[in-house]
Amino acid sequence: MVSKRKAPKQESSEPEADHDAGAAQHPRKKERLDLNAPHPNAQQTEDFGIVLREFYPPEMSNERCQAYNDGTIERPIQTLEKACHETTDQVRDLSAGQAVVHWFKSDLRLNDNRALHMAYEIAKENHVPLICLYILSPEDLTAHIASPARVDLTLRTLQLLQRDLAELDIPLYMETQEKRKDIPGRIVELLQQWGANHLCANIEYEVDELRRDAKLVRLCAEKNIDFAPSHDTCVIPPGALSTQQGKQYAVYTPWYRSWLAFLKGNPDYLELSEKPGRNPGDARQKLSELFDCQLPATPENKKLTEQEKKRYEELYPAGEHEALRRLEKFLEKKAREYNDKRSIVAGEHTSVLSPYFASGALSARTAVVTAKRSNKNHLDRFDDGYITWISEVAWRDFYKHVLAHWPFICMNKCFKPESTNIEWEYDPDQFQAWCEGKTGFPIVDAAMRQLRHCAWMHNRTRMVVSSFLSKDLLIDWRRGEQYFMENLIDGDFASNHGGWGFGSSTGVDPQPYFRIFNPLRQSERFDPDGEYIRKWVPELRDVQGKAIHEPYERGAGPIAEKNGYPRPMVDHSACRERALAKYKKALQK
Ligand SMILES: Cc1cc2nc3c(=O)[nH]c(=O)nc-3n(C[C@H](O)[C@H](O)[C@H](O)COP(=O)(O)OP(=O)(O)OC[C@H]3O[C@@H](n4cnc5c(N)ncnc54)[C@H](O)[C@@H]3O)c2cc1C
Repeated sequence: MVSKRKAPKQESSEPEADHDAGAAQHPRKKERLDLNAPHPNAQQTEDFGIVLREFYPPEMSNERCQAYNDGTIERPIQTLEKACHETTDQVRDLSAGQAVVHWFKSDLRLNDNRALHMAYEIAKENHVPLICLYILSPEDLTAHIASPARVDLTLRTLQLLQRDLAELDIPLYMETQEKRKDIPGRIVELLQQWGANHLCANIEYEVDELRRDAKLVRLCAEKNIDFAPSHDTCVIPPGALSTQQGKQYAVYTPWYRSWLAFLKGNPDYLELSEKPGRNPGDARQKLSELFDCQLPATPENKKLTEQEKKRYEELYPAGEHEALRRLEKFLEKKAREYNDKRSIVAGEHTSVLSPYFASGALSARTAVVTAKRSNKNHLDRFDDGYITWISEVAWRDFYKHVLAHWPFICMNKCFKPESTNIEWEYDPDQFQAWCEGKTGFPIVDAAMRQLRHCAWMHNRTRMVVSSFLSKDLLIDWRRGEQYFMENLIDGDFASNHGGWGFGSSTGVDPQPYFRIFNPLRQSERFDPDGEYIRKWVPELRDVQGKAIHEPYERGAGPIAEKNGYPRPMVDHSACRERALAKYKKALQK
């Protein structure tokens, strides 16, 4: 639950002026002109489709990012904490009411779900039924560029969740709210309709979501409804770990050491919440109409073709049963070798659990606890494979901590705002070639085609293609970040931004800008036999041996040409020099 004692001291400073529906129309205060002036390149980012002006204001200035760092502007997580703190005493003489409600967001599971567990406990204690709620907002999905594959997985997961809940006589009520700004009001309306005085939900750390929940906390308090959002998605909640100077870590390794130490001292953070039990006997009768609820329709702009739908159903069967099955299988069969093989891109040496973390079918706690158990109960020693895997799951926590502390990264800025001064190229043809996997760099093309086919890509190649776009092509990395969200089934804002920040050297703990991935070396190292390339680039299937890594240079040009495989679109060495010069110029200003 959000601590009611941690409210920030500073005053709110137009929290909505950055990144919220309709914020673009907000009147600007005169004395804040500096902070509110858009970034000088704002028009370019808008023209290149990076800033979605239908939903958000122009790209903010670097000074405004600095104001977040200085604490002059309230962070959205503080806005939520403040709302909780200031409404603590407002909710009085609370009776149990006729039901308790759990609002599902991206936590679509029964097992180890903190808020769901709390809702069930309150309901049980008061002998009233638990009602579960899900609201789909097409506007939210558009604004957050959720991929059709991810929306499809969410809907398939909801269907199974509804079935599992019904077995416990718990209804899952689902509806569509076109406009996301209507969600808090609609939830309160439903709570009143159902006579519920308690609402439980887990926190999502993205900016719009934190501000929405802060509004809901206040709205609930006005109606004498208790709503205390819970921390659930991270093993350790954002804000709980800080450096000796009391600051947020921006480097992973010391953060991870502190993460491990915290868990050693606070083992309760690894306690799994039980899934809810059965609703009281008369719940089915009393709430009969809620049990017949239809799955929300897929929004028009998120529909898959029949072929894609079938493919994703086969690749990623939905729901928590599948997630737990995959987890067990991975830990039993592959985790031991994870350390040695995780970067090999051919075959499947990683867990491919990211779609399940993203939809909330699997909790990070469950993953860590189960891996720890497989590792004979150690978090930090015994078998390298398990330890490395746990440390990868921890990256997910790390990036969410970063997001909560530096919320402007959710607003098309990067951790190092000065990097937005780099003179990026905005070349639509080159960008298109990258998207289609027609760059002439086999490893890049294989990866981009894997993404198109599977809505997923191996971590190593995510690094390769993000580096290629931002450094070889010098295309604004935010367009690539967006393209990933538009296409990944595991699209997760914090991890995606973190990964792009790493590849483009603009984020926390990035690779230094002068370390530029050489696609050829990456290909030779992580796909030594070219198996991955042959799988995803059929034009090169007949190319023998090492020529697969650069067919035109190694004597396989005729085959490549005959099959229509393009020549390399750029010269890597020249691009490298150009990137070094441009990065240096921008970062030394
Ligand atoms: C440019 C770029 C974009 C990315 N975008 C996303 C994204 O949108 N969603 C997403 O979940 N991951 C993203 N990642 C991180 C990582 O690539 C995927 O989590 C991983 O490939 C998923 O495969 P897996 O489940 O088999 O991972 P495993 O290797 O089995 O790891 C287990 C879990 O640990 C977490 N994890 C592993 N590596 C990372 C990492 N580098 N950062 C954060 N979490 C990690 C994931 O939850 C993953 O499922 C991105 C990485 C890069 C470089």
